[in-house]
Amino acid sequence: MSTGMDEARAKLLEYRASIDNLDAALIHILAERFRCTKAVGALKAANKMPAADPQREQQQIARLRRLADEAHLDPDFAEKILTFIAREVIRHHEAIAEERASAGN
Ligand SMILES: C=C(O[C@@H]1C=C(C(=O)O)C=C[C@H]1O)C(=O)O
Repeated sequence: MSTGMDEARAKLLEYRASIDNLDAALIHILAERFRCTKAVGALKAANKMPAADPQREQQQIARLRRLADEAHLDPDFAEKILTFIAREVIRHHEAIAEERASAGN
């Protein structure tokens, strides 16, 4: 009688183990991306380049929407994620530029 429920619980635990592994991978991927974008921020600040590059973002959005579609992921969701991350990156870039400016560089 409870076998069905036991099997469902076992399956749920199995899925959750995969979800936990995937969440860990996402965190590591994001950490690497931010490590890279912080280096971009330092390069831009040192060369007085603007923090944001809307044209580049439009190209990334078009590419990611295409990839999302092929992967059966909602393209609107992919665009929202990229835009959310890029806003945070630009905030970092502005902070790096301000730090540099206030240090007199
Ligand atoms: C990282 C950059 O800076 C900003 C952040 C971007 C991103 O997070 O991918 C893309 C374009 C810029 O608005 C860049 O110019 O490449």
